[in-house]
Amino acid sequence: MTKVNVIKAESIVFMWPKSSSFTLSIDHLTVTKGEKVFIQGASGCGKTTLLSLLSGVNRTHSGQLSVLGSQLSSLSGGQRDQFRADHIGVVFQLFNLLPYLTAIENVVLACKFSKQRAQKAIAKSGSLEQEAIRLLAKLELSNQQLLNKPVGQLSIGQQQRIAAARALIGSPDIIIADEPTSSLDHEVSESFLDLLFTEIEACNATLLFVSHDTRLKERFDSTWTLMHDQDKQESRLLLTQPERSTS
Ligand SMILES: Nc1ncnc2c1ncn2[C@@H]1O[C@H](COP(=O)(O)OP(=O)(O)OP(=O)(O)O)[C@@H](O)[C@H]1O
Repeated sequence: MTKVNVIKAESIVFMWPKSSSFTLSIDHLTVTKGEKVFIQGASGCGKTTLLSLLSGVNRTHSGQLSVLGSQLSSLSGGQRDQFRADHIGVVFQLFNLLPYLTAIENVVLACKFSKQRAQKAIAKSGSLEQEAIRLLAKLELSNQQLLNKPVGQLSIGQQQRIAAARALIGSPDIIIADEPTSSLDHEVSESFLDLLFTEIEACNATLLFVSHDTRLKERFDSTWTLMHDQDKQESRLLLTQPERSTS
């Protein structure tokens, strides 16, 4: 069966405005629907910068970058924001939850900026709140008392799962997770991945996952390594795909 490309990049280059000390340069990359990609590289080599391009937060200086068939560089800032709200769920390293809101309130917030995601969530469970409750339960957060607390009073592991539910609500096509496990130990990270993968596979979403914990990478379909060349002050991408068992 032919695989559908979700992301396709050719000869893209990015530099921060007013900074000549860092260039991100990618010759060619493709990501197919449902693929799970592990992204690694030393601190400062450009992992977050790359995610910011793929999610349309920043715009490439040259080259072609197509995400879900849209050329991101031809969209305005506002159009890219809407594109991201509709199609991309993000789990940040520090989760970026609103600490005074409850888990359910935080999760449904992701649909506030996207009618498309709100409609998909309602079609699934009848209401945004019910879909948030369903996803939180899937991520093993179903204790009523806990769900009624402001999230600022919850543990890091609990906040991380709420952030994942917020990224997943409304079944976005792509989930981007930027070091979501950096404050957890390896075992807890593994069980978080189990939960995340189950939900991602259920909606055939594509996952881009940045982590320094290289023990996790065997579970992914492909690995991207960003390498920084100090002399040229340039980061480039090395792509690998682990051999898959044919059984
Ligand atoms: N807003 C910005 N303006 C200018 N330069 C920036 C900005 N954000 C990041 N940089 C620079 O871009 C380079 C890549 O940073 P980036 O955060 O993408 O790296 P990273 O691989 O994600 O690092 P880490 O693993 O430490 O999170 C660094 O040299 C950084 O200083």
